Amino acid sequence: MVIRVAAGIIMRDEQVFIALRSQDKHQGGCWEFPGGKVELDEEPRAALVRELEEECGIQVNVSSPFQLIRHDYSDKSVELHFFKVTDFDGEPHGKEGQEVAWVSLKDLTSYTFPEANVPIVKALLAA
Ligand SMILES: Nc1nc2c([nH]c(=O)n2[C@@H]2O[C@H](COP(=O)(O)OP(=O)(O)OP(=O)(O)O)[C@@H](O)[C@H]2O)c(=O)[nH]1
Ligand SMILES: [Mg+2]
Repeated sequence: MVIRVAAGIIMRDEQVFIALRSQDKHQGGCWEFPGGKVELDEEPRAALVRELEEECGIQVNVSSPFQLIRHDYSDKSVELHFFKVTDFDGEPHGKEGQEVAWVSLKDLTSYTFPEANVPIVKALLAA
């Protein structure tokens, strides 16, 4: 079974907002672009809007599809719908207590992301 996920690359002034996945989660200890599982009968973009409100406390105004990545981890397969989020209301924060950071694009490589994110980080650096 493939798990569909929507994740947001929240951008402001050449910086991107990332969050630390807690140790008890899949890929725990890795940094992530906030987001989560797409529910049955839910559009990925709707899941993005819902998850970013739940996890970061923001209201997404403008998002655009960035990349779709299929990745098989040893324990699960994911289909990640990445969106760039370029306009939002509210100040992103770790609403669920997670550690967060605003990072310059050029510094993204200093952070460990899940394996599936490698092409995303590359693409952001190349942009
Ligand atoms: N949010 C997010 N998940 C990612 C990224 N990269 C990546 O491989 N994943 C994987 O995609 C899945 C996302 O699920 P999640 O744990 O965020 O889901 P969720 O917010 O619904 O939370 P839940 O764990 O409480 O059900 C996880 O297996 C996670 O390891 C990423 O950049 N952001
Ligand atoms: Mg999540």
